[in-house]
Amino acid sequence: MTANKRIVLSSDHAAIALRQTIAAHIAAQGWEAVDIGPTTPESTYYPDHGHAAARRVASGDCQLGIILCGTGQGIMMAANKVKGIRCGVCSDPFSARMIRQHNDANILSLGARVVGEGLALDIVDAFLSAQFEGGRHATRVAMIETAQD
Ligand SMILES: O=C(CO)[C@H](O)[C@H](O)COP(=O)(O)O
Repeated sequence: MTANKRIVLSSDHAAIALRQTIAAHIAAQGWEAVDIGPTTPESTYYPDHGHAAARRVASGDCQLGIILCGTGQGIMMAANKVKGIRCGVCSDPFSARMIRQHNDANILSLGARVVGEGLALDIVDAFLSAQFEGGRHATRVAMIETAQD
């Protein structure tokens, strides 16, 4: 069962409606959806929203995150600047499952101008229902965390 886990959601202006749809969808499944906005459609800055969501996960306040912008790419880049965050953009359920199983991703990024609502919800379900497999993958994930220039 998925209940009692807090999932932070954020987006820029390009993805407000889809973000709110996803928040309602996961809340109906028993997740605690922590939607940190924005709620108004003015043009805004995806780096700020990606960073804010990533901080919620990195601090332990939320266990996982779902972030969105037009493509999912810019907000993913911003989130991955926060230590301990592993965020990938997914446009298909297989990738969403694999970034949990193999990469121990803790944030999913979606492009609201890339995927439609039905596909986005399938991607979210795949991400949230998958578990990290550990084993050989744990070694590789640890290498991501300790990698230095
Ligand atoms: O996808 C994005 C970043 O990766 C943004 O949502 C996109 O760049 C916003 O564009 P605009 O200001 O034209 O709405």
